[in-house]
Amino acid sequence: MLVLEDVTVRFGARAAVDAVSLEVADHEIVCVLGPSGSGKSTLLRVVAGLQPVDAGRVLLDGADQAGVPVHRRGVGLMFQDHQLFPQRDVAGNVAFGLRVRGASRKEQAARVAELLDLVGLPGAGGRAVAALSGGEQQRVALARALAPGPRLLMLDEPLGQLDRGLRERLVVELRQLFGRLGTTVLAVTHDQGEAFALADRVVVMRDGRIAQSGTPLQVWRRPASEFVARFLGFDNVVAATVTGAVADTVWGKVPVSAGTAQGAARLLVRPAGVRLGDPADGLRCTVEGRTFRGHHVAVRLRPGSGPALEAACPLRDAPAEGAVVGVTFAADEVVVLG
Ligand SMILES: Nc1ncnc2c1ncn2[C@@H]1O[C@H](COP(=O)(O)OP(=O)(O)OP(=O)(O)O)[C@@H](O)[C@H]1O
Repeated sequence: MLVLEDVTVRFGARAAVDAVSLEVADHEIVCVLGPSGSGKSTLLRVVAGLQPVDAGRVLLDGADQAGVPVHRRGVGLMFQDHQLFPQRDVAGNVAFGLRVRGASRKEQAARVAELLDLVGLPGAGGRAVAALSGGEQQRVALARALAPGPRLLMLDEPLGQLDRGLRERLVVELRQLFGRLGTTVLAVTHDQGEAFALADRVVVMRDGRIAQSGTPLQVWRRPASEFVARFLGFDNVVAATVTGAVADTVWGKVPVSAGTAQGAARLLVRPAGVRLGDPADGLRCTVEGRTFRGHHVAVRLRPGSGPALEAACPLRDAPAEGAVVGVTFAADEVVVLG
């Protein structure tokens, strides 16, 4: 469906997008994730035709899009500040793309009703957009983007301005809706929770390049680099020397899975693999703090030497602040980073 071949966009001397190659298959939901300034929005603007490229090609269904203007690309856009037309009612907003394409009034009305049903706002066509809640406005913006039946829907921080609870609900609804409609989606977000909940595949960007691409599970289980690991919020990273199935670190010996590359490496221990026990066993640590995270407690540990560690503990087992514990590591939660 969408193919980017070695796309580069420069602003002055700096490449905002640096030789990026990416494919999005029909019906696939791809989320581009990365810190501020990593080039996500620029990438989206390139696909939309809002940003010329300095090198490389963009193909949609095999056709090179060089010189094809935005309105002829057949892509739907929903941007962060969703810019609804305040002077039009909900129906007027949703019908916008249909009107531009010259659909009859009857066609427009039928399609608007269908779309409002789809996004969970049945019968809202006559309402003023200013009178809608943030979540409702977001749904109207989505209905507007979907109305002309775009072959590719592009979302830029689609839920960026909503509060967390609403975002978590909407993201599940969006995924179900796209699945039902078979919509192909390229979305951009800096919120990893949103990306992981929405996407079939996540693409992590860093400084205009792709740092990792894979299913949410692959990226979560096996971050490709220290950058990706830290971006995902994993901070238990340490230098190591691997010999056989053991890594020597400043935290002591950490088991690694058989077949791990030997020699110097950076090691990630996911918090679930940091086991707390009797202070006599393993690495002696003091509990520095605890943060409740719903179904578990993130326990911050200070070892005698080396960086702090985080452990994920069930609520009832979490040790008190100031307690001294012995830490051991579970090999299946240890990742050798590239
Ligand atoms: N029109 C422009 N002129 C000059 N520099 C630009 C322009 N647009 C983007 N940039 C620069 O290109 C880089 C990538 O920007 P981009 O907006 O694509 O990043 P982003 O990952 O979407 O960031 P954010 O999450 O903050 O929106 C940044 O360094 C930005 O300052």
